[in-house]
Amino acid sequence: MENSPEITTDAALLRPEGVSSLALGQLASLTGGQLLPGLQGTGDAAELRVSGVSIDSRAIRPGDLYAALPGARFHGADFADGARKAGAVAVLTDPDGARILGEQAALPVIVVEDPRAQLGAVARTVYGSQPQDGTGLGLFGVTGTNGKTTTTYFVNSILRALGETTGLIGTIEILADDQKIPSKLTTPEASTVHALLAVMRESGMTAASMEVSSHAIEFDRVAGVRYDVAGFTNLTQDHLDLHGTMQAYFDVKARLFTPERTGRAVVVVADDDDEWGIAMARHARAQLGADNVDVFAMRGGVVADREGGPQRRGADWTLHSMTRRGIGHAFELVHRDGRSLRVSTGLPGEFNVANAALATLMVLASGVELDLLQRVLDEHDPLTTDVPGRMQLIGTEPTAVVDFAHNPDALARALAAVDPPEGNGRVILVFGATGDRDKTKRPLMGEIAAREADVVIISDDDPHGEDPAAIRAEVAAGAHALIESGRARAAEVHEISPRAVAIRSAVRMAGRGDSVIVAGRGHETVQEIAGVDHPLDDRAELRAALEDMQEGRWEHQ
Ligand SMILES: CC(=O)N[C@H]1[C@@H](OP(=O)(O)OP(=O)(O)OC[C@H]2O[C@@H](n3ccc(=O)[nH]c3=O)[C@H](O)[C@@H]2O)O[C@H](CO)[C@@H](O)[C@@H]1O[C@H](C)C(=O)N[C@@H](C)C(=O)N[C@H](CCC(=O)O)C(=O)O
Ligand SMILES: Nc1ncnc2c1ncn2[C@@H]1O[C@H](COP(=O)(O)OP(=O)(O)OP(=O)(O)O)[C@@H](O)[C@H]1O
Repeated sequence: MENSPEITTDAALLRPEGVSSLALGQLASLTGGQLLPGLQGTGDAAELRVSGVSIDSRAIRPGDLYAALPGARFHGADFADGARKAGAVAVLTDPDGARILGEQAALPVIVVEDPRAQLGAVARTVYGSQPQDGTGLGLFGVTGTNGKTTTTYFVNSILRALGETTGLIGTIEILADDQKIPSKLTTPEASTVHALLAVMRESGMTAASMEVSSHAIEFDRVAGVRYDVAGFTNLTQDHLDLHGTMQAYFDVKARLFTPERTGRAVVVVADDDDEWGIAMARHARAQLGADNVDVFAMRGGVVADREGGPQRRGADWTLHSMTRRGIGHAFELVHRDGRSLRVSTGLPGEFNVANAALATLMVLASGVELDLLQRVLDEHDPLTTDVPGRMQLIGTEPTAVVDFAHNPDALARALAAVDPPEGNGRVILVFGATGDRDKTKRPLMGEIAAREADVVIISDDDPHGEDPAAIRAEVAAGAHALIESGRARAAEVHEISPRAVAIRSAVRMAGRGDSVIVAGRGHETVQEIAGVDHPLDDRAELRAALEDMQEGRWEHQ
């Protein structure tokens, strides 16, 4: 997949060929909005038709409706003139936007209280993205703090092995069969999501898997989308800058597991203490009916509704006979009723066992026969697919891995996954924290680094608008505090910037039996510092440093 052709266009510019153009009068009824004709005559305005929709004036195609949304920095209404020049037929906006546009607006305006919430229904109707006649794509959605990208790649890989032609929408890229479309967000805006689903269907795709971020649910990016199967990976600390509390973060994710959004669900529960996993399992069973939910417990399997009631039952699937297979694992999934599946994944870390189990059970939940699924798992090994920048093995002596862990839980698990067996080597970590994002996780990540690694090298992630040295200091404070408490594994904490130098230093420090892990940036190829993108690919830097070491350009320890 790495070498597939890339469609250079932005996903927001894609439009399906077959659209159901809608008259503004119909749109006003669909959205419950008020149609203001602006400079257009009243009668004429209601008859005008739109054949597309965009929330970005820079992505308008002739015939589009421009949804002018309030943003953190601007109001989209400020860009209505640009949208008109690009060919927009009308504007959908809120009362503030209508005030900005004024009574003499050059384009007709439909005013609704919350245009973002209407966007999904409008795009779904115009693009016919999910027709009711059974010709739509089989659609899989994955949410959770960590593991969304990996799980969607796994689902995609199993579906392909089953002979489906697939699409994928996520953080790394959007894939339409073998074609790549650059991805800016984990989950694109609703107008783009619906256009993509329609384009994929027109291009002959039969199934698609997509990541559903909490931002996407909060900002209605998946409004109007209904999944066949939705999957939940886990919930741990992240994005508290947006959600405020873990409960609020949970509540947003839980909105995916309702009849409006999905037909079936698969929920991972780590163990009997996994408060959020258990809560999601109970929520999904209550919302969708227990028979439409598969709860998979990695360990334990209680999960029963502690207050009793109709949803009272344990985990549906549990994990058995897990063994190491290369750097990955082989294991068995066993259902309460005795059915079982043998699964293996080549990706390291027990968390990838959870991701692989989730993907397998999501495909099973979509209606694939168990025997067929087992045959495909045995013959094609689909869960050994590469996932760019996710536990990606770059070298073996020392073990050298690039990973995307950028929150406390992921970092702890990634470090455990690269710990050399039987204490025969050290773990050397390079990482940093992102600027302008959840600051509370910085000292926590420093603490985890000092607890789980032998050598901690704190460097820079994307500082965005913040002072990189100040971010490093906040991370380092967590590491030093743990060392002072006497509970740390790390003996050394270094602050090294720029990141490429930090990576070289890590390789220079490593012996053959050690593990070097560069965490936090995964597949990313640019580092944003004060608004300027600088080329930086952890995988290329790590590979180059290892080559220099192997070719004897450095003295190896
Ligand atoms: C915090 C957040 O989600 N911000 C999103 C928000 O930006 P904003 O409120 O700042 O928008 P704005 O710049 O004020 O502009 C207002 C409106 O004017 C429009 N505009 C603006 C300029 C212009 O020339 N023409 C134009 O039409 C914009 O499209 C927008 O609709 O609306 C924009 C347009 O939809 C999004 O691109 C932007 O996502 C930014 C890029 C972002 O970084 N989002 C991240 C936090 C995000 O959503 N991440 C999650 C994944 C998280 C994870 O799991 O790790 C994701 O799903 O990707
Ligand atoms: N099930 C999991 N539990 C905990 N950590 C995980 C899990 N799966 C992956 N990780 C860790 O989280 C990192 C990100 O994984 P992945 O990209 O699959 O998740 P994501 O949910 O898509 O993340 P993001 O939304 O930030 O892109 C991985 O590089 C790995 O360190």
